[in-house]
Amino acid sequence: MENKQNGLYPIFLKVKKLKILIVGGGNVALEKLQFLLKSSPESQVKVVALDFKDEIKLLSKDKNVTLITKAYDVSDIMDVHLVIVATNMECVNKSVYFHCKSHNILVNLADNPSYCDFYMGGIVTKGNVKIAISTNGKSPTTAKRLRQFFEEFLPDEIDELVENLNDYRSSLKDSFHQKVVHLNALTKSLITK
Ligand SMILES: C[C@@]1(CC(=O)O)C2=NC(=C\c3[nH]c(c(CCC(=O)O)c3CC(=O)O)Cc3[nH]c(c(CC(=O)O)c3CCC(=O)O)/C=C3\N/C(=C\2)[C@@H](CCC(=O)O)[C@]3(C)CC(=O)O)/[C@H]1CCC(=O)O
Ligand SMILES: NC(=O)c1ccc[n+]([C@@H]2O[C@H](COP(=O)([O-])OP(=O)(O)OC[C@H]3O[C@@H](n4cnc5c(N)ncnc54)[C@H](O)[C@@H]3O)[C@@H](O)[C@H]2O)c1
Repeated sequence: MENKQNGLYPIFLKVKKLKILIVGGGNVALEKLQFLLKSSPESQVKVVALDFKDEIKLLSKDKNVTLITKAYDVSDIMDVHLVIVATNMECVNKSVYFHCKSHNILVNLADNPSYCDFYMGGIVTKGNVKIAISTNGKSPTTAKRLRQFFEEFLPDEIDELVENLNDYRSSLKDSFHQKVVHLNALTKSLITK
């Protein structure tokens, strides 16, 4: 029987240290850029397109976003780690995909799940805490609704808890094993009803 569980493995990228390329400057590129910057305002992004929506031009003003007005060619992927593709030309999108594959660069064709090495997720951030949500590409709308649900219902105090536990963790002089026992005992009530 086919395993219906979501088998994707989430990782939390330090996008301040990585270079991301977005190909395309229209509606879809804007949505991907907006959500990327909402979660990770210090992302380093290069956007290559023939033209750009005004909102993308605005975002490039105070963020680490560089706009390059040109048709995509393979040289654009040479200095980047991750690529998001969102032009309205399917043949361009697919050639970016195959260039990335041949250079071992992770690539996402925003409107084409079978041409994605990774998906963008719904993301909730409360201070140091971040939750990423995926529906395995099945329902982006559900990912959005779950994001909104957790944004509203996850208390802001969760960050205070994390900060306090971090201070306490640093103050413990016990062995590693004793620290684990201490911290688990202290936080047990968080998951018991
Ligand atoms: C989560 C989020 C993050 C982000 O964008 O950064 C995200 N899509 C969001 C919204 C959204 N996108 C679409 C709608 C319209 C309603 C609908 O179609 O459901 C809405 C909802 C709305 O706008 O209300 C259209 C759409 N999206 C994809 C397809 C193609 C297809 O499914 O075949 C089509 C149809 C195009 C067509 O009709 O042709 C594909 C993908 N979209 C993903 C992510 C990846 C899977 C994530 C997962 O595993 O769940 C994946 C696979 C690839 C990728 O893009 O990475 C962001 C919410 C952020 C937030 O609010 O927090
Ligand atoms: N807008 C949506 O919400 C939506 C929903 C579902 C699917 N789609 C599909 O996603 C794709 C993109 O949609 P959109 O609304 O963002 O399109 P758009 O027309 O707003 O933008 C297309 C962008 O691609 C760029 N582009 C075209 N050829 C290029 C090239 N050779 N090199 C670099 N950039 C190039 C253009 O300059 C433009 O910035 C389309 O195929 C569309 O059918 C869009």
